[in-house]
Amino acid sequence: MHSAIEANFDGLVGPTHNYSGLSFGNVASENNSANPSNPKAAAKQGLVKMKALADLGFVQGVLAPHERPHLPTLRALGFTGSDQQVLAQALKQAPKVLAAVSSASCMWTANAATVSPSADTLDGRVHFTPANLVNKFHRSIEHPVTGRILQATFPDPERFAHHAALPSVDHFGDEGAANHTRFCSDYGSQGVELFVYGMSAFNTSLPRPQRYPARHTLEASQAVARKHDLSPEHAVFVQQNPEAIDAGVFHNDVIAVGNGNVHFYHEKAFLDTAQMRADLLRSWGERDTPLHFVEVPDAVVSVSDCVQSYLFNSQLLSRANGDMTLIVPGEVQQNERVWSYLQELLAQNTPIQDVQVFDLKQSMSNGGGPACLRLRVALTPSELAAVNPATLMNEQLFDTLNQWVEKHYRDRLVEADLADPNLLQESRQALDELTQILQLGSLYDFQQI
Ligand SMILES: NCCC[C@H](NC(=O)CCC(=O)O)C(=O)O
Repeated sequence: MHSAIEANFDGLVGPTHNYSGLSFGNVASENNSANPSNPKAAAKQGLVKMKALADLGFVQGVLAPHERPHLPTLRALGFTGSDQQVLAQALKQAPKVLAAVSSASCMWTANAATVSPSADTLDGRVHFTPANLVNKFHRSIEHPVTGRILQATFPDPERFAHHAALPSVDHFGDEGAANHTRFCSDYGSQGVELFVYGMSAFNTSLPRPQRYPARHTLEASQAVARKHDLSPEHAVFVQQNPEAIDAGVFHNDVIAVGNGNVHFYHEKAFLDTAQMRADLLRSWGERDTPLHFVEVPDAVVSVSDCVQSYLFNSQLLSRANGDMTLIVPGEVQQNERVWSYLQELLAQNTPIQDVQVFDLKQSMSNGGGPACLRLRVALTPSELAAVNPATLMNEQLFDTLNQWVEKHYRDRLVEADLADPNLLQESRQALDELTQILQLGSLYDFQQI
């Protein structure tokens, strides 16, 4: 009976991947601002991870990138004339706005949406709410197209419920699954959904970060839990430690990861760790399997080591034998303290028994590790059968997408290139072809005309 699985849907890196320093509070984004990027390498690094997980026997899907630069947004901001004129004016008058509408940030699909599996929802459907990502302009323009891509990937309304994003205002700032984790005994049974928020919008007596923004509010998480019709006893709301946000932990998935019956997190991740444990244990209730807390002490791995290495921005995957594998970025191996901690962890008696390292440097340089690049969707066999099959990774799709990247992507981009009308053309042509490869229909604005 326990044959539900957890699929990972990774964002395919788009042709305009670049470093524009757009994310105040995200240390990597700020540090790499104006460095040249390599979109071709970025896309290939992502594909290698997807293929490796598919080869390990996990269900792996692909979510298409968005149309960038996004000309409709530039026109909404008052730039007029031909596409070429719009780009030239934007570069001259508002280069940061041009950079923002050119970002390939939709690759970080942990921020695409919050997903509640059918075992948790009242109507027995899988629920999706695209995140409004309102705290960063370049990300706030993602949700309409994200919603269309999710609908094209999970099309059956009998099984999948698609909600609109929350109101696009700071009070309901929503960063999606990067601040959401689900615990369960097996993927097909009632889970415990943990929502982690950076601050309360309306209760100003709760602490807030002082230096960097809290992107995600309690009120947003509560709204998503209501929309997904989760039972209140299985939804837990926990505040992130404001000091962690101020140290560069802009999403909770930079300092904690959960899967199955394991919560792997840093001592300083939450405002009140004891409360987090108590609330999760109460919600978990009496089950055959215990809930494991694997807490990493600050004295062993500091918050700044977490931010630098992205130890916790890993994928924690359940293997068939019940053990778990941790998928980490190369930066974890390069940090001596973090790497030696991991060796100790593997020797301990926890479900985490294996580590695999991936080179994701192109994405990491913008603050996106393995976990940022994937949206988890737990699916029953009949739900999996209803997923658009053209989006699922296999040998053939891997070859097709590598050839597609090879054909359309540049291997170097700097800010001035974003106004190049050829880049716009190349990107549109690439995406037009991609909608056919992934059988998504006409979902981009440029395809509507
Ligand atoms: N979950 C990881 C998200 C990383 C993303 N970085 C960016 O958008 C950086 C883009 C730039 O600076 O060019 C963010 O901060 O939301």
